[in-house]
Amino acid sequence: MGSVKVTACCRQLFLPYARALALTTKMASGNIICCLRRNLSSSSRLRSSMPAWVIDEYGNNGVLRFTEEATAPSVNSASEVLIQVHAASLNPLDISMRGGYGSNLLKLRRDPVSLGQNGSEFPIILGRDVSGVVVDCGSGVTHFKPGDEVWAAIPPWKQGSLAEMVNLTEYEVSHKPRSLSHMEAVSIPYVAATALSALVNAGGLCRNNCANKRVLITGASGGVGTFSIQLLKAWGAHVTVTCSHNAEGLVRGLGADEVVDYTAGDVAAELGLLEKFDVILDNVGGDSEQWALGMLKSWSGAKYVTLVTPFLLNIDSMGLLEGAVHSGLNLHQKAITNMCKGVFYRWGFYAPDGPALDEVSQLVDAGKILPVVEAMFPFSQVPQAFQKLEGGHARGKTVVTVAQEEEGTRVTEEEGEVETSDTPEQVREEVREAVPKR
Ligand SMILES: NC(=O)C1=CN([C@@H]2O[C@H](COP(=O)(O)OP(=O)(O)OC[C@H]3O[C@@H](n4cnc5c(N)ncnc54)[C@H](OP(=O)(O)O)[C@@H]3O)[C@@H](O)[C@H]2O)C=CC1
Repeated sequence: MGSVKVTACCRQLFLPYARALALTTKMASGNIICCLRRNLSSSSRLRSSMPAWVIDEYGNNGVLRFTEEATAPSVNSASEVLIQVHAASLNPLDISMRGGYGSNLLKLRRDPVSLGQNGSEFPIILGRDVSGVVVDCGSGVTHFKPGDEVWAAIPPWKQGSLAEMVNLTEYEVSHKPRSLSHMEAVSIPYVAATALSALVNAGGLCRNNCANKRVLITGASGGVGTFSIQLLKAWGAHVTVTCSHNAEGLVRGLGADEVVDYTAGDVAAELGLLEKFDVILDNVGGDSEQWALGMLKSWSGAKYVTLVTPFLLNIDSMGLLEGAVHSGLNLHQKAITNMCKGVFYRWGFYAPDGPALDEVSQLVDAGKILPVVEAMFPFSQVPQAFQKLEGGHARGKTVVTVAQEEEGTRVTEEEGEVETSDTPEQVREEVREAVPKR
């Protein structure tokens, strides 16, 4: 599938979301800074500073600060790959990390070289997804070379992609799907790494054992959900999802077999009418944990995997040791209780995995997984992108253009307006059509 086809297909599939795109990209126009549109020359590669959005303390959107003087990363070990960021995307984790979530544990895992004089983790660069181009490699790097187009999910203890450059190890990086632009590709790595970790490592699923499996995904209209539906359908599973009524078209378009609108009534009662499930991926947590476990097939190895865990919150509030012990006991107790009922209870976590992204890249290029981009922002409007994400009700991903213009996609600096290879009038017509008629 060529990139034009993907773009056209996405536009058709996600036309209803063009309205959100139009609204968000009009926000707070042209107020600050420049957009990064420059080719990286060998001299800039050696610069010690770079443009980036940083935080110097934890808090709300007000702590986001643009600087031209962020410390530029460089290759410091044999396995490292230096990437020029073309596009970044945001995840709920970015909102949480901006507020200090996970800081106790993440600080311990940060590279000591990146810590400040008094051991401070600031300034921190957020952004967990990158799509870009390799500009330098360590002597031991075998799979990548300067000029390669790559994508990656960035571990939360590393400096993120809301910057001109990012430094990762070879094992965290993968070649970007050829059929996608950077803006499209960047919507996938972090949610893919999370979904793969949850479904494969915790859920026991893989491409060879899904044919007769029934899987339930809660919160299916967001980043992790929209990716998971497509992955599971590519692997041959039967997929049931929960989402709001206005996301039904999206999730069905991605392949969901059965859709339950959680806003329409008693979601547990509705799901209880269906055949039981082999695996549940819970993207919602809270109440859903109470009823979801009862939806699993008993004594058949069925697994409930939740992505909403108290692990980092416990460490934040209780400290490292007590928080870890408390979390371990909590998980153990739930696992034992549910094992007695014949089902497995698991916590799912994001895990960095470049090779796993290689498989995703193949599925994307085979046309089996589409990027789901709800909103695009220029680099000058990172705070607005955070604002959009914080508003909730995600329908796929919010992405940020960091560097060069994309073929067929252009973000104008002055108005924060997104254009595509269509004429502006064609784009406006699509948006007009997508706005519900009163
Ligand atoms: N443990 C880990 O390592 C990771 C954990 N996560 C967590 O997983 C969760 C999902 O992540 P992500 O997909 O990126 O989040 P998003 O914000 O992209 O999506 C959440 C989706 O859930 C929908 N939703 C909200 N409430 C309900 C409900 N009661 N029933 C069904 N759908 C609902 C929202 O739409 P609407 O409100 O309109 O219905 C939205 O579409 C988040 O809590 C995130 O923090 C994510 C990645 C890694």
